[in-house]
Amino acid sequence: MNPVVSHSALLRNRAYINGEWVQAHSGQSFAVTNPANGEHLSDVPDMGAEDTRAAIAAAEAAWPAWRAVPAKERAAILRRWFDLMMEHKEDLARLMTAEQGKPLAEARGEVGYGASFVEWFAEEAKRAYGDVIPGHGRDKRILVIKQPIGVVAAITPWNFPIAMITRKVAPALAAGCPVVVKPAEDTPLCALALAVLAEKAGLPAGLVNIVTCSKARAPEVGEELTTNPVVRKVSFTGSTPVGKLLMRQASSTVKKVSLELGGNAPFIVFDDADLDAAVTGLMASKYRNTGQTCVCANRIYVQSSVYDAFVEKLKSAVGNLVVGPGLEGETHQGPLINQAAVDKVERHIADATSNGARVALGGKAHALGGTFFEPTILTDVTQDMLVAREETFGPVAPIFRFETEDQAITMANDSEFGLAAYFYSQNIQRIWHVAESLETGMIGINDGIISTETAPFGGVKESGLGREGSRYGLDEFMELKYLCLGGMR
Ligand SMILES: NC(=O)C1=CN([C@@H]2O[C@H](COP(=O)(O)OP(=O)(O)OC[C@H]3O[C@@H](n4cnc5c(N)ncnc54)[C@H](OP(=O)(O)O)[C@@H]3O)[C@@H](O)[C@H]2O)C=CC1
Ligand SMILES: O=C(O)CCCC(=O)O
Repeated sequence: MNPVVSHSALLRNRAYINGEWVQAHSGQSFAVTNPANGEHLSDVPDMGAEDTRAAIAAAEAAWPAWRAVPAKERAAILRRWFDLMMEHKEDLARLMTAEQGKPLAEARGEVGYGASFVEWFAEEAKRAYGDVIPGHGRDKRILVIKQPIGVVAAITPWNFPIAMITRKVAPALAAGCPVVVKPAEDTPLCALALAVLAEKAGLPAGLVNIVTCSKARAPEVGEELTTNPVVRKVSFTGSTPVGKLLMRQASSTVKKVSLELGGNAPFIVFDDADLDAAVTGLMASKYRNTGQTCVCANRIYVQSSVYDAFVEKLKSAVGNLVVGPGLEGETHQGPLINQAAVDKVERHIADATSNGARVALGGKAHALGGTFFEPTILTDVTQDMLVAREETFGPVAPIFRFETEDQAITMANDSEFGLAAYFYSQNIQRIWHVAESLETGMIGINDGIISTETAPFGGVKESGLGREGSRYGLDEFMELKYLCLGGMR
């Protein structure tokens, strides 16, 4: 194993419950491997319902003291956690590349991005302001206060093993809530490393608990997290089918739910766009994390008159991408997370080509073997193909053709998903009209990267519920309480 990873004090082989590093009750564990070469990184506990109940009980016990801590003191602990993440940026990034596969430069970027949520919510902790509302009678006064919701369950994916945790845990802690985190089977090591640093930052026991488990046990752990009456909030990032299942389960005790689910982002290039800027934006949006991002451009709509010119420019940019192990050299694109991901990409390409699309570049498994895949461009793609209906979650850019603005809007909105959209145009009237017409929670206008801790991240339609990051992100972990004061003079 890469020595910088194996010697890291952040590399753990125990889960973290109630401030202790523990095995599963069953004594079972599972292996975490590097998707770039299959090397073994660590074994971590394969926990089940009993361990999850222990984590929930620890969180419940820790809650009363934590909610009573003044926001300024909670903020100071979060700030120390942020500082430690930045201090250990390189170690965290190497661990992330080792277990997730993204190029080291992207992993470093994600550590900074993940830490930014901790910094942001350390600041926001002090601004959970209430409200004063004019009373509905002469003797009445109305106040609104915000209170922490209680024990939070956070279920997170493998594609952003740090940022998707801090985007939930930091606002929960800032609001005054304890959290039980269930990371993905593929990437538990970053979650455990975050717990090492949270402990070092002085976070009291029980406030952050990490329950690791294999895919086989995820339904059991998920069921406990979503049905245990002590849990008051479930925050999930992942696929739409699993999100729907968790929402159904959480309804049994009417928990508050935030869901950040699948996307199928349209990326529209109008004939008045700066084509070079559009190519740059698409490269960032499409091929980031080897296309494994819920806000990745998934359907690229290009107006007929600039279609051929755009495809040529894109081909030359994509042709320069270097594929390889993320820990080695100047890599732009790492492996896909696992074989199931490769199978999905291959199925989408086969469906498109058998229905008339053409492979303009790439199109097959990379010569490096394993789960490496060639950055791919498909042309002459139509709305009836799988690539138009489902999120590919891989390095495939399918390019559709459109004639008019109305047609582009209709095609873009023809999806049950509504997370992110992007479009390029230099006409201000068109910009307003298209931005107001697209049915998504976020829009990049002449920009391919929209993620930041300062803006509300989330979707509409079957892409989810609620918003993460920004000042709105704190509210997801708080309840409003209305106080009516009668008998006033
Ligand atoms: N919105 C987004 O950011 C993401 C979207 N996706 C989409 O989903 C597709 C499949 O990816 P996949 O990783 O399988 O996504 P999942 O939705 O299966 O995984 C996300 C998280 O949910 C967990 N999980 C899975 N089943 C359950 C369950 N029954 N109860 C509780 N937790 C559960 C997973 O655990 P475990 O990993 O152990 O199974 C993981 O921690 C991708 O191709 C992509 O289209 C995927 C990841 C992120
Ligand atoms: O794919 C995801 O769900 C993570 C989104 C990453 C981002 O914040 O840009």
